[in-house]
Amino acid sequence: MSYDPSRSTKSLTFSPQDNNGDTDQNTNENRKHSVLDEKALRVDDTLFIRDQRVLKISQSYQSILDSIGEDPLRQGLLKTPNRAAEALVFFTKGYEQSIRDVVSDAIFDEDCENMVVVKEIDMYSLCEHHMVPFFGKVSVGYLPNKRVLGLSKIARIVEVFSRRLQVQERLTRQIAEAIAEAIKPRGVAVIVECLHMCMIMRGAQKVNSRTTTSSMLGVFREDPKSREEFLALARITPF
Ligand SMILES: Nc1nc2c(ncn2[C@@H]2O[C@H](COP(=O)(O)OP(=O)(O)OP(=O)(O)O)[C@@H](O)[C@H]2O)c(=O)[nH]1
Ligand SMILES: [Zn+2]
Repeated sequence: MSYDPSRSTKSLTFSPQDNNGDTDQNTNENRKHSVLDEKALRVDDTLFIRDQRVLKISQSYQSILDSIGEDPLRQGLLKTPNRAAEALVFFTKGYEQSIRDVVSDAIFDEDCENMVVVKEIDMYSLCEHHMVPFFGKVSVGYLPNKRVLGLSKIARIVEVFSRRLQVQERLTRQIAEAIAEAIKPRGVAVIVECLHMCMIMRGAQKVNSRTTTSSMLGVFREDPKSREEFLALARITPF
């Protein structure tokens, strides 16, 4: 059974009021934009705007230090609010990027029908519930339909969506949908395996639990053989 890109495009759209590109409410008929049309959500187009952003976050961290009973003026902490602000801006730099910018011109006409698999792409994100890191590996496969995507762009797409506040399920789906929309392949498969620090350092405190999520589109959803081939090729090395 072939993969109908027009069907997939519909499932790739999302509500403009949802600033993380989430499609959790798939019944929402008001969705207007595709993943490729999504604009960067944070535009630091001048150094001044960026500095203002860092300053604002830094002031918040100063208040946090005070609230946890620390002395923000002690020598070791003097630069901490600024460092922490810079780190948070980096951890969320996916808001500054759009998929269209990232993919740019790296879509190539190619008469390749065989499966392409890029496995074990490192990813680091922040869970949106606790703003605590979760991290792991992403493996991506697709079956081309006369077009292939520059390999590094797959890693860059992972970076755009993971450097935001996320839940693992949405991250997995967004990666699959972005690739589907960019090159309209016959199918896309994504597997993400992560450790969630919010389950390890606090809360349930389950040190060894890992979470695996998958998103199968097109042929991978419909054809068990393609799915099995992908799973065999993408077998993730335990970490
Ligand atoms: N589905 C999903 N849940 C996540 C993810 N990251 C964190 N969570 C969960 O988000 C949930 C938030 O639940 P709450 O009960 O509101 O928060 P909490 O009291 O801090 O929960 P505990 O972590 O159980 O202490 C927790 O169950 C987390 O494990 C994710 O990527 N996907
Ligand atoms: Zn969490």
